[in-house]
Parts: sequence; C-alpha cells; structure tokens
Amino acid sequence: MRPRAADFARWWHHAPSGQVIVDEQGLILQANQTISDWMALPVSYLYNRPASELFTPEARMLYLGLLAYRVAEDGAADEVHLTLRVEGDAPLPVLCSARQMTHQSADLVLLSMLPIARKDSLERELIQARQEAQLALEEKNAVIAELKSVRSALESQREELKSLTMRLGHEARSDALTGLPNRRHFDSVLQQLLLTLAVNRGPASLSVALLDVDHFKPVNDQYGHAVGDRVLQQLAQLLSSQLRGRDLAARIGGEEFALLMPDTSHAEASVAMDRLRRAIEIYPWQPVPITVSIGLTSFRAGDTQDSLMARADAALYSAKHQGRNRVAKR
Ligand SMILES: Nc1nc2c(ncn2[C@@H]2O[C@H](COP(=O)(O)OP(=O)(O)OP(=O)(O)O)[C@@H](O)[C@H]2O)c(=O)[nH]1
Repeated sequence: MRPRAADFARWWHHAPSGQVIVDEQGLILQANQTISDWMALPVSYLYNRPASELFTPEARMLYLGLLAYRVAEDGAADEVHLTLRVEGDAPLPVLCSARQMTHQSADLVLLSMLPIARKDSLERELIQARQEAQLALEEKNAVIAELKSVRSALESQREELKSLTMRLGHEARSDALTGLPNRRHFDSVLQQLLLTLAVNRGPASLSVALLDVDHFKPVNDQYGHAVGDRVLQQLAQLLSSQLRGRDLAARIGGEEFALLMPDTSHAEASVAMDRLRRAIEIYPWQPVPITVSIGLTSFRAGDTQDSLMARADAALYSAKHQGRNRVAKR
C-alpha cells in the first residue's frame, strides 16, 4: 500500500539530516526530531526561538552574516560550515544548506544539516598520518646520512690501516738508521734465491759479500756517536749508488753490511767489489777518511745459507787479518 502524504511527517522527523523551517522573522516554525536529538533538547523547546540560537555563539555570526544573507539574496545557500549547540556536551560541526520556499504567501526557509564530525576526524587522521609520514621520511634520511658518514669513516680507517700495515711491513724489513734492508730481510731474500737455484738445477751464479768498516771504533770515540751515525748513513748511500739495480745491500750489524748479487759470477763480483772498495777509499769522508774490508764468496753446488755465509765471514776475517782495506775472495 502506498504511504499517504500524512505518513511522510514521521519520515521527516526521523530523516538522517537535521531539518528546521524558519519563518520570515527568523524564528523556528518547525524542527525535526533528528536535530532535537542532536541538541539534546525537546522539539517543543525549539519552537519560536530564533534559528540563530541553534548554533554556538561563534557560528551564529556565520549563520546570520553568510547563510541568511545568501538566502535573502539568492534564495538558497549551500554547505556552510556551522556548529550546533549541544546541551551539556561538545558542539556538533554540521554542513548547513538552505532553501527559500513560499508557503501561503509567506517566505519560509528550510535549513537542512548534516553532521561532519566524521569528516573532521578523517581530516585530522589524514593530517596526523601526513605528519607521521613526514617524520618517518626525515628519520629515514637521517639514518641514510648517518650510514653514509659511518661508511666514509670506515673507508678512511681502512685506508689508514692499509698505510699503517705498509709502514709496519717496511719498518719490519728495514734498518732505522740507514733505511737499508735489515738482516731479517737479507736472510729471507737469500733463502728465496737459494731455493730458486735448487729448483732450477741449471748453471747458476750468485755472489755474496760481507763488508765491515775498518777501525770504526776510533771514529766514534774521537768524534762522537752522532758523527759515526752520519758516516754509516753516507756509506749506505754510497753502497746503494754503486750497486746494480738487482743487487741488494743490507745493514746486518753495527758497522757491518752484506751485499747480495744475483746472476753474478765470482769473477764479475770480484771486479765489482774491488771497484766498490776503491770508491769508498777515495770518497771525501768528513771529518775523517774511512776504508772497508770486504769478504767475497760465490754459490757452489751443495751450498746452504749457513755454508755460504760462513765462507763470506771467513773471507772477511782474512781481509781484516791481512791488513784491512782490501777484498778477500773465497
Ligand atoms: N755510531 C755508531 N756506531 C756503531 C753503531 N753500531 C756499532 N757501532 C760502533 O762500531 C764500532 C765497531 O768497533 P769494532 O767492532 O771494535 O771494530 P772496528 O773499530 O771497526 O775495528 P775493525 O772492525 O777491527 O777494523 C763500535 O765502536 C761500535 O760502537 C751505530 O749504529 N752507530
């Protein structure tokens, strides 16, 4: 059965929007149950009250100044944001639209309101979510920046470690006073050369010389240790400049040096050592001239490191014994 017009009055009262009819004096002529429920006031209370009293004091200005003005001008107003008073509770934000309607030659106004609390809270949630996303982005950027700085710190530490390792390696292999390779390095190179000779089994030559400064003690005693040091440094430079690129000069003791000459026969090494001794003899030493004694030997089949070095040592001993400033060969 189709509802009769009278039935719609009940529907109007319980519509999902607040409905109010306002007369020409701005007084409430009708209000539906929905709006009276929202405001927690009986419908009868609202009758004949100024429609502006539906709203909070702040919203009243908007209602009178904007909404009522538009209705008077255009006969309608749409979606004005107002706030309903709620008895004993927080005010209720609403979107209010209005239509002017003529009834029995009177210009009435129908106000229709929809609550927007949900929209407001959604907007607030959206703003908060945006702020949280912004915060998370800033945190992420800060973490990335920190990671970058940690990585560059690690890289520079790795570089430092590398150069430290290289320096330590160099220090472990060289003599602090002269910068020449030390005894440990000399021994390890000699050992490798002997291994290579043993593996190759072919004709091979390797010569070794021990070189010791003659009467060095009086230099120290007479001119001081610092002068003695300088003499040793100059001698080291002289050795490096006199030897061929593949030869190795090492400082293996106080004033004792060892020379390693790969691929050098006894005859070749003998010429080289005579030349070296002479170069040292004629060098313009300051403050006092020095000479050296040299013991030379060369690799023989069956030689070990010990036998080779013992022969060089014996040669040096005989150079000293024969009067110094000479090369003894074995
Ligand atoms: N200035 C200085 N002197 C050193 C260093 N190492 C060793 N000596 C000195 O070298 C001298 C070696 O003296 P000796 O072993 O008696 O030999 P020598 O006086 O050279 O005499 P011969 O070797 O027999 O010709 C000592 O006075 C040591 O103090 C050093 O690093 N610097």
